[in-house]
Amino acid sequence: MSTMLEVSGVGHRYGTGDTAHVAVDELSFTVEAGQLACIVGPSGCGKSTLLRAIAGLLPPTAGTVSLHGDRVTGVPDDLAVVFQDYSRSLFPWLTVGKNVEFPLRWSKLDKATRRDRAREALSAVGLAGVEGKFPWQLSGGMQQRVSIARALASRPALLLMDEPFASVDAQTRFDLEDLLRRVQTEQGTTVLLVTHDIDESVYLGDRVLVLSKSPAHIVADLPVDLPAQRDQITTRESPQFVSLRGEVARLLHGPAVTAAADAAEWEAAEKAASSTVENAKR
Ligand SMILES: Nc1ncnc2c1ncn2[C@@H]1O[C@H](COP(=O)(O)OP(=O)(O)OP(=O)(O)O)[C@@H](O)[C@H]1O
Repeated sequence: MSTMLEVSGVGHRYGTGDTAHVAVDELSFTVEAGQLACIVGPSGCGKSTLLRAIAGLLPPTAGTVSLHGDRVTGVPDDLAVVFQDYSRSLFPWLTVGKNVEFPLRWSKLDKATRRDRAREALSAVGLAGVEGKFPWQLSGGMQQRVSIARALASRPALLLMDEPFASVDAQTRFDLEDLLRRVQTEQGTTVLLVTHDIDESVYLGDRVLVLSKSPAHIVADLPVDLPAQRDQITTRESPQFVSLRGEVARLLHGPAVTAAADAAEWEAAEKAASSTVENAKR
């Protein structure tokens, strides 16, 4: 495997002087080509800041980012980003087909190839035949699929996803998680996905990077030793999944958690897990 992404000593401080706020501590990690790595961390710890620095949207105040060995100094051509808010990332005045083709306008591909690429990408996310519709004629889950198709159409070296399934209902979220794992495996795409959802990070990831509270630093880098073929019911019920989820939860909540708080938290986590499995069964 070759290294696709190298994050080296990246830190970010907003502002200067007394009012400066350190959002991200100096952190380093790599993502190998074809890997799906998840970043999980508490709210406000600096996940989006880190993703923006990796995407070249924000110059970090410390460290460097390299994509396939090239230093990132602006948004790389072969990088795609999927954000949480699909309703603001699709153009309502363009058809679904034109939305997906949009980023390809800057490629050297001719018109017919661009149209074929868009059709292929839509078919990969289960939306064959909706090219002529407008985004507002589709459900929220379908719109997020269009955003994923648009990101995949350019065959990015790296796909960054910032809480991509946080704005859809539970059942759609499971469908989109499965869709992402299937398409990522089929196309060998390298993915770095940020979430605050512990279960999602374990279910989706080949690996989970756990971040601390703000300013973010890496608390743990855990390999996910679950079978590649995952299932919303049996995987989430498996002992490996439950054990990994517990490990990530303990890392996120830190050693200061008291035994009583731990017990209460476990009870809540168990309730959440069983409702998750119930949702998946529906
Ligand atoms: N443009 C900005 N100027 C000043 N501070 C900012 C700016 N953007 C973010 N911050 C601060 O930096 C910290 C990290 O923010 P960031 O959005 O990266 O966290 P996050 O982990 O993605 O949060 P969430 O999980 O709630 O989306 C927060 O304290 C936030 O208030």
